[in-house]
Amino acid sequence: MQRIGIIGVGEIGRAIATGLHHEAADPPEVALSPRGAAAAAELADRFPGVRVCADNQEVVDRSDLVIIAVRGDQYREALAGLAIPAAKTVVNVMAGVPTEALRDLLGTDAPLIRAIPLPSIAERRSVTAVWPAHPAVDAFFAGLGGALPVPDEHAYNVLSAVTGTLTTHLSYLSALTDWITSRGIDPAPADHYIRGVYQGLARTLSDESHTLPELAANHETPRGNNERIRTTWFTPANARALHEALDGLLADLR
Ligand SMILES: NC(=O)C1=CN([C@@H]2O[C@H](COP(=O)(O)OP(=O)(O)OC[C@H]3O[C@@H](n4cnc5c(N)ncnc54)[C@H](OP(=O)(O)O)[C@@H]3O)[C@@H](O)[C@H]2O)C=CC1
Repeated sequence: MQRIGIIGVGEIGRAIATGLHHEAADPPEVALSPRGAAAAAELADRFPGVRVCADNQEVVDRSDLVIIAVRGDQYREALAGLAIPAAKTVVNVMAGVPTEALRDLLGTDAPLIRAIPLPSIAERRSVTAVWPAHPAVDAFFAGLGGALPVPDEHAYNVLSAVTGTLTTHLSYLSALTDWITSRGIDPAPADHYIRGVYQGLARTLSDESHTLPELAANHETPRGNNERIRTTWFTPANARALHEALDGLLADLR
């Protein structure tokens, strides 16, 4: 699809617009909603083919694929009264806004597809869960790092829940840095060291010929330091607590 509309130019809307232009030989036309004016204007300045529209209806009118990326507490106001013809395709990236609620509000026959793009989409590195599968939407996200269509809403919510662990992961790294500084090392080298160690580790994840347990085993010397911390801190009880927190989140997702 060569005409993309984005309603809601905040963190994720901006990341999608940026990703569409990341090392792109032939980027699509992008129509942006006017709210979040500074971010929209900056994108329009940076990238040819990006235009800031007068209102959200103009975004719809100028697009084939319309991405809704406002927050869950903003979508009713943002979308009320919009006319979306059946020939358009709507991508709902809003966490916690189910298809039924969106269909009721929009009263459209257009396909409504849910998706979970991640901020790394700005560099075309987001593997984006999509439900239901849709050829054009799958192809759209495939070009931005990867599409993972899932068979049903339950599977979609399971993946949505697990994306709720990203800031926990970063906070874990921050806690490691805090520990280093608590032992008398300056914050700057502590921060630099932790980033370096875990950036290197993250690169090993691209090797999909090994399972995650195999990658862990490859990094671990029997009776060595990694084994010691894994078995004394990341205990079965700790893993269980993580799973329980995810179960609780999943039960609340719609
Ligand atoms: N951030 C992330 O990593 C991810 C977010 N999401 C989902 O994406 C959605 C947006 O999240 P995020 O980008 O973080 O939130 P932000 O608050 O950064 O962005 C929301 C944007 O929507 C704009 N907006 C508000 N009302 C309207 C309106 N009536 N018309 C047009 N635009 C409007 C806001 O403008 P203003 O600033 O003027 O209020 C703001 O720019 C959420 O539903 C979230 O669940 C999904 C995947 C990942």
